[in-house]
Amino acid sequence: MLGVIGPNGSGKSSLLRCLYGFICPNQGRIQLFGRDGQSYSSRSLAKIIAVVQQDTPTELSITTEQLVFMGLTPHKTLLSSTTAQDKEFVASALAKVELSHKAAQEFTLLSGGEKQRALIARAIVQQPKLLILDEPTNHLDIRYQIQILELVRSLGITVIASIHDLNLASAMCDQLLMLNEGQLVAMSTPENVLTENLIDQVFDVRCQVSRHSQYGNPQIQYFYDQYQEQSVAITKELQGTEPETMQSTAEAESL
Ligand SMILES: Nc1ncnc2c1ncn2[C@@H]1O[C@H](COP(=O)(O)OP(=O)(O)OP(=O)(O)O)[C@@H](O)[C@H]1O
Repeated sequence: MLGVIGPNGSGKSSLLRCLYGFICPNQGRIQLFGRDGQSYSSRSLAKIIAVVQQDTPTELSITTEQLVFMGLTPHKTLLSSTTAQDKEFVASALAKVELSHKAAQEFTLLSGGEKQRALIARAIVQQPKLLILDEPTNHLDIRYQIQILELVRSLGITVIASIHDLNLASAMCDQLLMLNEGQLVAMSTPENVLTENLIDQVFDVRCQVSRHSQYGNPQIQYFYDQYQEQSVAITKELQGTEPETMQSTAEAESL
């Protein structure tokens, strides 16, 4: 499981879109399972890659179960009928994401987190060799963030996911790829990538990295007062006062 991390606009989604063939890179090339990515037809690509995107299409007027059935499409021909095994497979995927009770409900009426889980069930049904997830934990409460990432880890396939929560990325990923302004900054284990220096340099946030008490992976504690001086300076400027005259946090708070 590879986590793609980096600040807003650093190129995480663009990189993932190149991987699943939605856009073509201006430079370099994408190699998938030993073959040039562009040599795959859309159908053969759909058999090996499943994608859960950041923005869910909401115009579909289908039930949750029908949406999950769509995961079988790349494996079917026009004349194929739905088998009992297909139905079992879809039911099992819905159960894995705890949405069995919503099978008959219209997909558009699901909550944001439920939609995300339904899309992950569809990806499971697709039986890909590579699962690409663009911010899969968006909309999910903390329980489902952990559950969904543990679920995709347990599938035994390659997973590439962009993740904003660095502690979650640290806990769930074998490797992390850190981007900044479209450039690769580091690609290694969470221990090597999630250092105080790199987080400061790339995210411009001061933090302390320790070890998780249960698993020993890097655990990040952020320092929250780091932007206070900056906002005080801006406020002072707006008031026509020199920022250097600022004396204390108490003064800042009084503003
Ligand atoms: N098709 C496009 N044409 C031109 N610029 C684009 C295109 N798609 C994305 N960009 C730009 O490329 C940069 C990287 O965007 P991208 O969506 O990959 O970032 P990201 O790391 O996924 O950001 P976020 O964390 O905010 O989702 C952004 O500045 C964006 O405006």
